[in-house]
Amino acid sequence: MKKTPKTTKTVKTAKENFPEDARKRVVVERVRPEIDAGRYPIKRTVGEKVVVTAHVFTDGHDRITAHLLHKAKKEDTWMETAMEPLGNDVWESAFTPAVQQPYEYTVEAWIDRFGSWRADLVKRVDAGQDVAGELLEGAALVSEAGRRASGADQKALHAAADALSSERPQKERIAIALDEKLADRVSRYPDRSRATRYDRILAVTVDRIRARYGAWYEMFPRSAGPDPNRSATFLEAESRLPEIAAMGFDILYLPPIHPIGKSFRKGPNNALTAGPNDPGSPWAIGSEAGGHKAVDPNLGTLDDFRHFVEAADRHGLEVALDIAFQCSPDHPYVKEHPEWFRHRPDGTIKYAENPPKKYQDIYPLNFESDDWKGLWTELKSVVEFWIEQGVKIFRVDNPHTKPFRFWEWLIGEIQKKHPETIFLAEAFTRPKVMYGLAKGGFTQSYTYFTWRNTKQELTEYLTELTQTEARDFFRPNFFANTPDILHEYLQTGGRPAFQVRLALAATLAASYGIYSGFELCENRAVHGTEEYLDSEKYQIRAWDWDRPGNIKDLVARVNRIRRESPALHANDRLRFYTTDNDQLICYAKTTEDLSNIILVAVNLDPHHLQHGWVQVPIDELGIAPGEPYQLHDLIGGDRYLWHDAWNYIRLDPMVSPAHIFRVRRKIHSERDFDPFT
Ligand SMILES: O=P(O)(O)O[C@H]1O[C@H](CO)[C@@H](O[C@H]2O[C@H](CO)[C@@H](O)[C@H](O)[C@H]2O)[C@H](O)[C@H]1O
Repeated sequence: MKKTPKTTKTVKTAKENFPEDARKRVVVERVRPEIDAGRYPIKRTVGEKVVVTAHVFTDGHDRITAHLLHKAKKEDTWMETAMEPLGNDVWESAFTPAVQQPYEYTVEAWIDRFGSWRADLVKRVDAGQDVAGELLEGAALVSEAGRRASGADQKALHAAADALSSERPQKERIAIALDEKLADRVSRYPDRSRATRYDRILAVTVDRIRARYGAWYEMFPRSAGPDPNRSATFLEAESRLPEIAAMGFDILYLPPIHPIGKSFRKGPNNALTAGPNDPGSPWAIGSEAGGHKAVDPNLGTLDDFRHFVEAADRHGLEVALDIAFQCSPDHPYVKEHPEWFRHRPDGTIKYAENPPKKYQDIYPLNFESDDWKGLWTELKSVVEFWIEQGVKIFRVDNPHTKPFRFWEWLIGEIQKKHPETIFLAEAFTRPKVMYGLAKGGFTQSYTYFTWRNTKQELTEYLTELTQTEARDFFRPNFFANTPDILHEYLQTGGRPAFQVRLALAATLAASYGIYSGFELCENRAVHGTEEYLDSEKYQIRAWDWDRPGNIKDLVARVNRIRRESPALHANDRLRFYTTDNDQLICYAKTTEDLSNIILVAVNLDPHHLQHGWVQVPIDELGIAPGEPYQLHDLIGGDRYLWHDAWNYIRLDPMVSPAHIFRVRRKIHSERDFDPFT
């Protein structure tokens, strides 16, 4: 007879270096979106979904339950949603921030012991095996869940556990074990004592909707009057508001409105000397009349500015101001805070530059000065000052020539108190630097759009912006022109070139803008440059806003299409379609539920008619092969009935170089096609 040992040997473990989470068998990794290992928040607007994926797996064949956890940062309790397996151990779920405040999310997963047991039971039952032992195991699991439950659930779980371990016929007990209601009840009381929580809590900046979508119009208020020999005032500029509003813009952006320095003032066309009546560049901020918190007396008073902001608001326009942290030599800071500037050995201050551009009329600030805290605090107070005047949107000049840390601090501090504030980064520089600014807090960013003109350039660039991780932190704002950039395409392409670039900017990006004069197709440049001839940057202009050849009606129409088309209010569902002609670009944007489908086709050649075939991936749009669908051109009004994937397009730039189609599905036969509805 075998001897049974009286005692079991205890293995000495005290000196072993065991991991703390040794019995957490589930691995949670690659939670996305995640920016730089969670160093920076992703960006969303109120009501915009955050779709989260994670790689979640365990050893063996046990089933897993994974939950997405999210909450407003200031709350203590996580909200949970079950993640769904997409296959290949990738899991997904989503949440939608409802309030404009910072949110957080992470993922937690654990072994689904009851689910694993149940799946195994099904296999054994299907194979006709005896499952008496399994039913006892199941009873134990259900009973454990009962101990974690309370109230009616507790009672029901204990009753089920008793039934599973009872003497009732196995068939009956199997039916109880596999009852969906039991599975559902048990799943509400899982054993999470060994759950694995992703090792990072990830952050979401939640902005107001205007941060995602809006049409910008830039204008120099001093050129809003009838006389090129004197500055227009804010009061006169108010007369422009109805027309700008009628064109359908949402945001009215003004270059700096502060007193302009006299020293080293620039003259027309960037001349290094100015005549006595030349107004100077608005970016040369500061004179004896004041600095960044003052209004240029030629434009009026602070009260006049506030009046302008209120008048704009009545027209549905939100005023955005320029923040340019630099000083004319006449700025009060230069005398009052010489320590905020970097002095050369001879005592002079070197002027600012953004190579290869030279800005001989301004001094840069020294963000590393010994009194950097004083300087940073003062600059923050500049933003706060204009917020007090009713401004909530700032276009920030040349942010890439100031430290990243400064912007992260400034934007963070301002948005803590004023979460509605929007900062647009005007940085035209290296991609990583532009992305770095966006990660650090800039709400939106200028882009390379003005220099992307061919089908390949546009497709590659937009794919990068909308299909890579950049889409989670970099919100592009497609300005079609700026006072610094009149691209050769616009200089030489005539009116169709303006129509093309308008259609592209306004439909490719949810936020886009034009600088005034675009609607007039103003295309005269300083020879061999992208600078406007007689630029408003250096002189006052008086414009004929009704001049022949203008495209104001088209601008208004396109902005109306944007407003009425939810598909154009976001960028992430942009898809390019194949065309057999490189001068024809075609793409679509859709809402998630496909209730709004906008298909855009543009002839990129402003000089010649182009035609060709476009392939519409009808399956992605929920259209069956052969099923007719209607294309309603929201620009020209025409309607077409297409039946299949490949379709013919013909665009004459002299008529209209672009179609912006609304696609209507579920037209069951040609008889249903009413070209007039
Ligand atoms: O450097 P960027 O290309 O980003 O241009 C922005 O900043 C410039 C400096 O503020 C600004 O330049 C204009 O103002 C300067 C200062 O008065 C002046 O010397 C430049 O000639 C004039 O173009 C530019 O307009 C702005 O968009």
